Amino acid sequence: MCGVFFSLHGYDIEENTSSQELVYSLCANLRKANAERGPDRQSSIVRRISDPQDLKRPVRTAEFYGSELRLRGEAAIQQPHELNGNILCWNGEIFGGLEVGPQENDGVKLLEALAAAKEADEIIGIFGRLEGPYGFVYYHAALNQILFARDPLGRRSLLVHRPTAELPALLISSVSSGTHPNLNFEEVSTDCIHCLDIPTFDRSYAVTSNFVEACESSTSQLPRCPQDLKLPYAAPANVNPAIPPAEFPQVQTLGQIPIYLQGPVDEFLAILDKATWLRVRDIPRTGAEGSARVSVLFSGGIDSTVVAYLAHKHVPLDEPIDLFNVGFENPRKMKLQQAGNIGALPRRQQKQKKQALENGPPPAEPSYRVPDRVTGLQELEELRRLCPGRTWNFVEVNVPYEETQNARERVEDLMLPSRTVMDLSLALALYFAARGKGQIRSAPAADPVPYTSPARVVLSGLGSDELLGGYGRHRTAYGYGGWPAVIEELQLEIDRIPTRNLGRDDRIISSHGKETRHPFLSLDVVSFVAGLPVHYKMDPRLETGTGDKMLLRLLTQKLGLVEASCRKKRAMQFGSHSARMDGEKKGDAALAE
Ligand SMILES: NC(=O)C[C@H](N)C(=O)O
Repeated sequence: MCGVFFSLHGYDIEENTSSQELVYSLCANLRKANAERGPDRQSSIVRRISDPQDLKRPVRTAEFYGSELRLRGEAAIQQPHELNGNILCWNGEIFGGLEVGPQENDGVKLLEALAAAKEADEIIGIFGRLEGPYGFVYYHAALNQILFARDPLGRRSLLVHRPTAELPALLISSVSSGTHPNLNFEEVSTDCIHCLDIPTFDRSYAVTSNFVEACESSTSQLPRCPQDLKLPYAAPANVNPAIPPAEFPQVQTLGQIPIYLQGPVDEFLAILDKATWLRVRDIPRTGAEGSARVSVLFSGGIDSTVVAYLAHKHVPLDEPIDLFNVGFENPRKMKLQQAGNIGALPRRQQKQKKQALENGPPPAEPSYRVPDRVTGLQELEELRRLCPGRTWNFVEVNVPYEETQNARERVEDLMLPSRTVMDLSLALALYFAARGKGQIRSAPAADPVPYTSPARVVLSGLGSDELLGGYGRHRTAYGYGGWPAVIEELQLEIDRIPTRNLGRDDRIISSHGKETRHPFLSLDVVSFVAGLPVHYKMDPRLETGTGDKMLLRLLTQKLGLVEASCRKKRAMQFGSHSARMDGEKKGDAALAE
C-alpha cells in the first residue's frame, strides 16, 4: 500500500524557532513512517507561496509526499502523481468505475480524470463512481483547492492533525509516527470530502497572521453525494428493512439449499467471486518467477477459507498461494493448557487451580498449537483435496513471547490513534501474520523450512460477520427484540465499519510494504447483501454454526468446503492467543501510557 503525507504550515525556512523545529522533526518522522508503506519509490513536491505584499517572504509551505508500493501497471511509478500543476497523493485501488487496463496504473488514470474536471462537483462525481479502497490528498490547480478523503467504508487509513496553537500545522498522513503531546491525529471521517480552499486561506492569513484561524476558515466538508447526482459508490448501502413473513421454510441442513435461497446463493457467489477476481488479477510480478503474489490471512475459519478458495480460481495454477497462520507463545495460556481439562472440576477448585497455575513457571517448550493452527491445518487439507494442482504454502508464523514484547512499542505506534487493549491484541496478530515470515512444510509430517512470503497482496475475510449477522450480538438482538432488532443491529454494523478497525489494520499491515484487500467489503458485495431480506442472510433460531451467516454457510457447502461451512466464529486474538498475554482483563480499556 502506498503512503500519503501532506503538510501545510506557515514557517519561514530561516525562522529557527522551537515550534518550527518540532514541525520539521515531526514531518521528517512522518515521511519515514510513510516510506515503509511504499518501498518502491518516495518523493516530495514542495510549494512555497509568497506573501503578495513581500514576495521574498514565504508565508506558507505545502509539501505533498508520496511513497509507492506498485501494485498496478507495468511501468515504474513515482508518487506523488503530477499533471499540469495538479498533484495527487494516492493510496488506493480502483476496482470499478474508471477504466484501468491491465498494463496501466490506477493512480495515473485517476489523476488524468481529476485534472480534466472543471468544478468541484465533477471531482465528487468521479469519486462517487469509484469502487475500491482509498485515502488521498489532491491539489486541483484550476480550483486552487486541496481535497482529501477516504473511501466510504474507510478501507484505507488517513489521519489528520488540525492546526492548534501548540502545533500550528495541518498534517495529513496515512500513518502516525508515535505519540507527541502536541500531535492530535484523528481518523479522517468518511462521510464527506474534505476541502481546503487556498484563496480563502491566503486572505485570512494575510489579514490575521493566525495560521490556526486561517485553516479553520478555509476548510469545509463537501457532501459526497450532491442531491442531483446519482452516485453508486458514494455511501455504503442501507439494510433491507422488510420484516420476514410469519412462516417460511427453515434450513434443515447446510447441504440442502431451500428453493427460495437457491437464486440468492448463486448471485452472492457470483458477486463475491467477481470481487475476489478483481483483487487478485493483474498484480505486477516483483518476486522471482513462480513465486506467490497473493496471500491470505488464514485462520481456517469459514471466511478466510472461502476467500482462499475463490482466489485459487483466479490465480494461475502454477503459482503458489501463501496462507498466513499465526500463533503466539502465550505464557498464561500455556500454563493453563499444561493442566489439561480443568473444566470438569467444581467452580471453586477450577479458580484455585487456575490461579496456582498462572503464578507457577511456564512449560519449558513453547507451544504454537493454538485454536487457529488446528483449524488452519484442517482447512489446508480440505483445500488440498478440492484444488488439485495448487501449491498452498501454509506459513506457520510462530511468535515467541519475547518477540511479542520486543515488537510491542512499534505496533503501539503504528496503530495510533487506536489505543485499547483489544486494539493491541488484534494489531499484534495482524502485524506478525501479515509479515508472512515463518516456516512451511512440503508435507504434513515433513520437517519445516524457513520461509518469507514475497506476496504483496494480503487477502482478508473481514466483513462477512458484519454483513451477514455472524456475531453473538445478532442472536442476542433477536432474543430481546425479534427481527426488527436484528435489522437495526445489522444497519448499525454497516454504519460502524468506517470507524471501527479498518484504518488501524491498514496502518499495521502496510508497515511491511504489503496491502490488504477485503473481498467481502467490496461495495458491490455490501450492497447486494444489505439489500437481501434479513431471513435470507441468517436465522437466529437455528444453532450457531448454521444460523449465523447462514447464506455464506450454504454457499460454502455448495463449493464443497463442507468442514469450513460449519465452523463457529472465533475472534482472531483468541484463535491466535495474542490476547491476554499478561492477564489483562478488559479489552476496551485504554492502554497504560
Ligand atoms: N498501491 C497503491 O496504493 C497505489 C496504486 N494502486 C498503485 O499500485 O500504484
